[in-house]
Amino acid sequence: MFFSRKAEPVTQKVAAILASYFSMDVAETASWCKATSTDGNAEGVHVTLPFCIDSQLPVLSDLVLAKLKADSKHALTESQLSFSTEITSQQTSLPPITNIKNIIAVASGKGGVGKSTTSINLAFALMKEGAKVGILDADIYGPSIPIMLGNTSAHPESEDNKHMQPLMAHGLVANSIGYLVPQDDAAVWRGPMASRALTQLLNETLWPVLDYLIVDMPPGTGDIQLTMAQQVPLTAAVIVTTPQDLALADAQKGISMFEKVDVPVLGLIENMSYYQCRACGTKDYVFSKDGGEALAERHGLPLLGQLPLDIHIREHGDAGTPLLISSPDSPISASYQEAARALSMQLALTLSPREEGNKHIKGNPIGIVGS
Ligand SMILES: Nc1ncnc2c1ncn2[C@@H]1O[C@H](COP(=O)(O)OP(=O)(O)OP(=O)(O)O)[C@@H](O)[C@H]1O
Repeated sequence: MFFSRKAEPVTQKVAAILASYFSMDVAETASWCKATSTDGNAEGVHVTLPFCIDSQLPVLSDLVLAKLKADSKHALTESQLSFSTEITSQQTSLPPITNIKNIIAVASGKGGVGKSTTSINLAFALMKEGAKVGILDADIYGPSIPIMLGNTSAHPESEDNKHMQPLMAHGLVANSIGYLVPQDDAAVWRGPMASRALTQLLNETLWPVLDYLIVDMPPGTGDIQLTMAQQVPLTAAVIVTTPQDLALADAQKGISMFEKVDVPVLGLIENMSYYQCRACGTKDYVFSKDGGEALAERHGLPLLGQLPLDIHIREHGDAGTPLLISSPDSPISASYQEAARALSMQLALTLSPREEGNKHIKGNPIGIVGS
């Protein structure tokens, strides 16, 4: 291969700065950095990141430029340094679904800990960080995604009576059993019917190209959840828990369930970690303190985020405009984005890329309903 003599050192310099910033080996960050040149002479550096951190790019760019400036031989101007994101499709044991790079299960051992609320806000947070995201409501017995997206009366359209166009709400692509059958019908389904419904939803939806499909799993760790986890080509799972012992014991079962089916757990998200008084700012640890952190530590997993018990999270979820949509610049939205960045990085940096690459990415189908 032919390298420009001038280009190599500056890309290496940028790779070294990135390696130190992300606490990684320079050999890994070097593959992200390419010299940009028009006539064979290096004119700048383009960095392709394998995870989505759009909100941090201005800070990262300033840091790289400042460090390069300190070394005048390698100084770059702002226009000579650019960033983009290319999410890779990671390995799964089951064959992938057309157009979906990574499927992430959001699960909880215990019901009512805020799994669906976390799923939807994480999905929007990943979008805000630059990823293409969809959500699949696998909570067959209690689908809440249509309520949280404010489109309970919507139905996916089908041109051939075999495949569905997913719904689109606030830019997020979605499908749910809640759009297809009345709640009371699904509530009496037995296990095999429920997991068949999930695989149908997954396989018969015309998903556009997605970096991440978030799957809001049904609560619990019983046979139904286990079968679902086995039937879906999950890339990884995230466990949502509240900090009290009861929920943690169930979260532990959730971790074991995914271990049993060889689905890597990316980390934990602790929901309702504390309540902060609006008048005096005091934090009350309503459901105990640091339980998520202790569980994460015990399993050698990262704690991807801690979200407070907050009235706005509930109100906006119930109103069909999740917090990330209604108050995108609030501190709680920033916490969801931090968790989304941690999740994206954890997925890109700890798992292996799919051996067959992106053969299953075929391109966007046309006309998503309700966009
Ligand atoms: N951090 C939070 N602060 C305030 N309310 C919250 C928070 N997280 C979730 N809630 C509320 O708690 C209720 C249960 O949340 P959600 O439906 O997300 O839980 P779940 O774990 O998915 O429940 P299920 O087990 O029934 O599927 C909802 O009313 C939601 O708005």
